[in-house]
Amino acid sequence: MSGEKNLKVALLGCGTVGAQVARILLEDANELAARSGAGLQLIGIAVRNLDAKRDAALPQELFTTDAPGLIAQADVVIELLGGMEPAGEYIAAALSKGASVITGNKALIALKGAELNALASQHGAQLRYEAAVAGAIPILRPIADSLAGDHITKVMGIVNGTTNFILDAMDTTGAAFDDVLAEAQALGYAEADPTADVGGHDAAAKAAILASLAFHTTVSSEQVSTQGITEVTAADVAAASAAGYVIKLLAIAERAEAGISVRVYPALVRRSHPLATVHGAFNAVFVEAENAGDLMFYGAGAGGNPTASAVMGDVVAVARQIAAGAPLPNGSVSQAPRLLDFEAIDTRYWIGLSVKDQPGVLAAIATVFGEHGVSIESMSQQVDAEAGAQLRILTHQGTEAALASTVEALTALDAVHCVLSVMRVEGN
Ligand SMILES: NC(=O)c1ccc[n+]([C@@H]2O[C@H](COP(=O)([O-])OP(=O)(O)OC[C@H]3O[C@@H](n4cnc5c(N)ncnc54)[C@H](O)[C@@H]3O)[C@@H](O)[C@H]2O)c1
Ligand SMILES: N[C@@H](CCO)C(=O)O
Ligand code: NA
Repeated sequence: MSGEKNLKVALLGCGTVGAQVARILLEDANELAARSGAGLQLIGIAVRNLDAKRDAALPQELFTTDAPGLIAQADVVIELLGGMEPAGEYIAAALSKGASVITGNKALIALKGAELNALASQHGAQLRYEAAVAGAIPILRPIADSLAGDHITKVMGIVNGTTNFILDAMDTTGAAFDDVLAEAQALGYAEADPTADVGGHDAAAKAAILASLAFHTTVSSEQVSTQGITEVTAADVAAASAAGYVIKLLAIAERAEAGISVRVYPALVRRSHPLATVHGAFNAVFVEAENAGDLMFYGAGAGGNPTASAVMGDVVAVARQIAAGAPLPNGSVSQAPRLLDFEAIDTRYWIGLSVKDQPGVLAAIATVFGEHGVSIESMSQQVDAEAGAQLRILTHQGTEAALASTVEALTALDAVHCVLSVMRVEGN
């Protein structure tokens, strides 16, 4: 490496992902230097507790509790602490002094990405976060670079492994949500507090990041219409399956004439759709672009090694640019987002109703749909001794506003006991 630049790398955090990043930086130092055109010298690892039990292969002298001190000496900072603060403050400090930053922190980027990207541009630094969306899957760089000459029209992803594991297990075993969640926790997929996963918030952060890059704008996680999977029942899953569909939690970013829509909800996907084949805790992102057509990216969305792979790809990309002294691209954010109101979003719906099993019921229900301008594609009825009569109605395309008023009117019907579920249908 004589004559080549030597970059000082600071690692913040030595948890699931950080420990693997440290291992790769040390084990593959020569190869990484050759690929980067610059040496990558790990100068320290910021941790909370110096005495915690760690991989013996990581030299003890690298550990420090002084994160700000480490950042002050670094050319490249890898933030793998998670959470909003102090991660945000540390990233801002690094960028402000011209150090480039790699992070896997989707929650932070989805809220503060615009601010931090601006700070990076202002100080000639780079900010990369491939690990933040769909773990190991290369998705942000394909969207930002490979498809930079195309127009992306829709991104639809299974970007949360925990919820895909739960929905997949419900689909294959017929089990109830609560039982599968307990299994996911026992297997270590779901957090002890799984709210961000099952509530859809983790997917919403990823949706915001995907939408921002796909549509050259800035969408924050607060602007994503979000619904999780806690209300999905075994009966919904079984009825969807009988109709040829599987239920998946989707993060969707879509561009229409009037604006863009970014949303997360459990949706029915036809079994023949590529996203229906994503099982267990795997992730996949389906991208539709005007010229490329349909693309799908698939792989491990989480885990120490897979996520470290995405982090290291960003580290090498950053190092190459620094080594080449190449001017840094200032990103492609150009427009403020024209976000559509949720009410204006157009999709197909699947509505489950518990109804009276008597003459005239179907006619009364069909009338309500007709009065609200929502066209029915198909309807199926199941009657059993315990649950009574249940109807599942699939509609043609309609707006959320029309759906909401239809559901309200259905609830008021004498023939309807209750609305069991309302879900969207996505994909062709
Ligand atoms: N684990 C995954 O599969 C995965 C996948 C994609 C992205 N990510 C993201 O990567 C980041 C790291 O995730 P992880 O799974 O490694 O988390 P983790 O909880 O295993 O590790 C974080 C580590 O940082 C330490 N830490 C927290 N605050 C600190 C502070 N102020 N100073 C020093 N140390 C501190 C914690 O003690 C812990 O050891 C998160 O932003 C996460 O969202 C993780
Ligand atoms: N909790 C996340 C981790 C990866 O971001 C998941 O289940 O996919
Ligand atoms: Na990724």
